[in-house]
Amino acid sequence: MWEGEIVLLEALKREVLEANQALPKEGLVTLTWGNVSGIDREKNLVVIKPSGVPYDQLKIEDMVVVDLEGNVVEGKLKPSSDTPTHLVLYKHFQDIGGVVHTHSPYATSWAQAGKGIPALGTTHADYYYGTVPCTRPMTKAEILGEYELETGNVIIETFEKVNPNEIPSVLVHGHASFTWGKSAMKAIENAVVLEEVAKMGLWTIQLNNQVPPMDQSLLDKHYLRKHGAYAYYGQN
Ligand SMILES: O=C(CO)[C@@H](O)[C@H](O)COP(=O)(O)O
Repeated sequence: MWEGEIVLLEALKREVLEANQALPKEGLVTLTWGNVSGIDREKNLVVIKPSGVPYDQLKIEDMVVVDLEGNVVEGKLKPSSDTPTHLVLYKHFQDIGGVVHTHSPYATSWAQAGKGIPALGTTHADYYYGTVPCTRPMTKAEILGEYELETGNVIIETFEKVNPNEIPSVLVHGHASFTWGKSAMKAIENAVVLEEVAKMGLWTIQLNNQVPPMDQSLLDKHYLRKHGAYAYYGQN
């Protein structure tokens, strides 16, 4: 690599380190139940958290660099056990630059219940253009096979008819959430929002189990105002 590429990779390592350190600060993890990665699309290299290392002990030199096939190209420690899932998402969602996986309690509760989080209000609509989906249950063969790789595949299957740029999160049935964004830090922001709308959604339904999904025009107005399609917003 020439000097400029080294500088860019070091900057990505720094951002991924800071994103992993944000997980406990944002209340998204217990123990080491989460990991963040970022990708350099020029070199198709992914920087990810090392497996099992507590966040407060992480140093930039602990960050692991892998290629899209999962081969470690830099780093002394073992990459996160979820690396195969992160790599499937980078291969299929070309616009994303960062991925977050956590077992944050409210989003994980929806994943364990096998339910998607419906859009019930404008807080949700500002970030998600509709329901945050839950994957189907994985088959025994998928579970006993290459579980993390198959987890990525079932996420891609879930997004065959869903735009990952409009819904930057997924609940993996019986497991927990994966969230993404244009960068590692943007993925962290989306993961914070996911946990909040999971909490609000659970409490909303407990208060009123007949609550319908929010009005489509209100969803459109909030999502499209924040994420584009200004022409639409200008119409009303
Ligand atoms: O989903 C799981 C375990 O169910 C993992 O996300 C662990 O919670 C963190 O694994 P490492 O990143 O430390 O390998």
